[in-house]
Parts: sequence; structure tokens; C-alpha cells
Amino acid sequence: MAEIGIVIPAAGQGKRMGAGFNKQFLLLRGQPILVHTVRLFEESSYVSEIVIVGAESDLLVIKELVYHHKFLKVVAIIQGGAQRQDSVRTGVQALSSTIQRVVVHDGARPLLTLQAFHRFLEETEEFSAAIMGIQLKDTIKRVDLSGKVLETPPREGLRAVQTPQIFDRGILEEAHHQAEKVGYYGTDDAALLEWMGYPVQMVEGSQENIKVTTPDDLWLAERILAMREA
Ligand SMILES: Nc1ccn([C@@H]2O[C@H](COP(=O)(O)OP(=O)(O)OP(=O)(O)O)[C@@H](O)[C@H]2O)c(=O)n1
Ligand SMILES: C[C@](O)(CO)[C@H](O)COP(=O)(O)O
Repeated sequence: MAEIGIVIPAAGQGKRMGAGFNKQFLLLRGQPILVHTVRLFEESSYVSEIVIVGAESDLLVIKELVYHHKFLKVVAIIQGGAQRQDSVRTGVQALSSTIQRVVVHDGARPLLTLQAFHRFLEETEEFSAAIMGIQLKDTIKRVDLSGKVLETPPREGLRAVQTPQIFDRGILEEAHHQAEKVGYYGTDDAALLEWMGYPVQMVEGSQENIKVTTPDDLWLAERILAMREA
């Protein structure tokens, strides 16, 4: 398997969490969310390098955490941008030039397991771009701004998308570069490749791989981790 470089965007403000500070530092089983996320990749034998992208005001704390936990694969801790996409673009640039396969994983998804990550790597090895997603449990409706229902898209063809997302570095950098040039923003990195016309493969994700976004997610994440420890 090719050498893998990990980019962890962790430069958000966590507004929906409402903690008043970056949610990556909230504790789960006594450890900051970001520590859980980084540890997973530190422990993976497939991973050579990790880049963490943080907000300017958080960089020192992140450096201390990396030092304290002896995360030796972390090669750079750099300042992020205004949007997640800006943070990822900057993060990819900080990987060594030898890294040609890049995984992007939200700092706010601390529940990915080594087993799920390795299965993802194996299932996506042949694809230049691939992502994880899960089937939807609810019916989805498209609505207008007033709330009027416009349509009910068939659920079979829909997935709720997660990270990790894996890419050949060349096309990821090209997509980010072109998107930046014209000011195109997507809510994940795969959207930029789709926009460029590159194929993106979907593989099955994990129901437990939630993004800790709101206080109820923190509650759920704590319970999932407690269950795993039991
Ligand atoms: N400018 C930004 C915005 C987000 N992120 C990161 O992208 C991931 C997914 O974003 P999200 O869960 O939306 O985090 P926040 O942007 O912090 O949340 P909110 O939108 O509630 O402020 C997070 O790990 C977040 O830190 C980032 O690196 N740079
Ligand atoms: C990348 C992502 O986690 C896939 O679901 C999601 O799009 C990030 O969105 P956010 O609004 O930046 O949390």
C-alpha cells in the first residue's frame, strides 16, 4: 500500500457546540476530542505523516498536546483558513513531497476505529478518490426557503457522507487549486473532485463514526466510547 499522509482539519470554531471555545478540546473519557482523532492515525501502520490544521489561537495548545502524547507522526501543525476547505488546502501543502496518497479526516470525528480505517484503506486502494458514507434511516425531503416541500428523492440513491476521504494527491491539489481560483466551495473535499468531473467512489461507512457537532453528539460519543471500554 502507498505511503499515506493524513490531514486533520481542526480549525473550526465549534459554533454549533456552543462551548465558547474550539470543541476539539472538549473531553471524551477524559481526553480532548482531537487527541482521540490523532491517536487513531498515530497507531496505524499505514500512516507515515500527520498534519494538523488549527486556528491561530489554538496552535500552541495543539503543539503541547502532540508533545505530551508523543505523537511522533505529526510533521506539521499549521494555521487553518476561514472555511474547512481553506484549512484542508493549506494542510495538504504541508505534507512531504514523497506522500502521494492523502486521507482527510475531520478532527471532530474521534470515533473512527482502526479496524474501520484499515477496511476503508483496503476497499479504496484501487480508486483515485473514495469516501465513506452510510445509508439514511429517515426519508429526505427537499424544501424551499419557506419550508414548502418540493420533492422526496428516492432514499436508495442517497448517502450521509463521512470522513475519512482518500485521494491521489495530484488530483486533490488540482481540485483545491481550481476551486480556490474561482471561489467554489463544497462542504467536503470530494465535492471539489466531482465539480472537476473526477470519479469518486463511495464505500460503506460506520454508524458510530459521528461528527461531534452539537452537545447531543458529545453525549452520544461519550457513551459509545464507554461501551467500547466495557
Ligand atoms: N475553518 C475551518 C472550519 C472547520 N474546520 C474543521 O472541519 C471539521 C468539520 O467542521 P465542523 O464540524 O463544522 O466544525 P466547526 O466548523 O468547528 O463547527 P461549527 O460549524 O459548528 O462552527 C472540524 O474538525 C473543524 O475543526 C477547519 O479545519 N477549518
Ligand atoms: C466533511 C464532512 O464531515 C462530511 O460529512 C462535512 O461535510 C463537514 O461539514 P461541516 O459543516 O464543515 O461540519
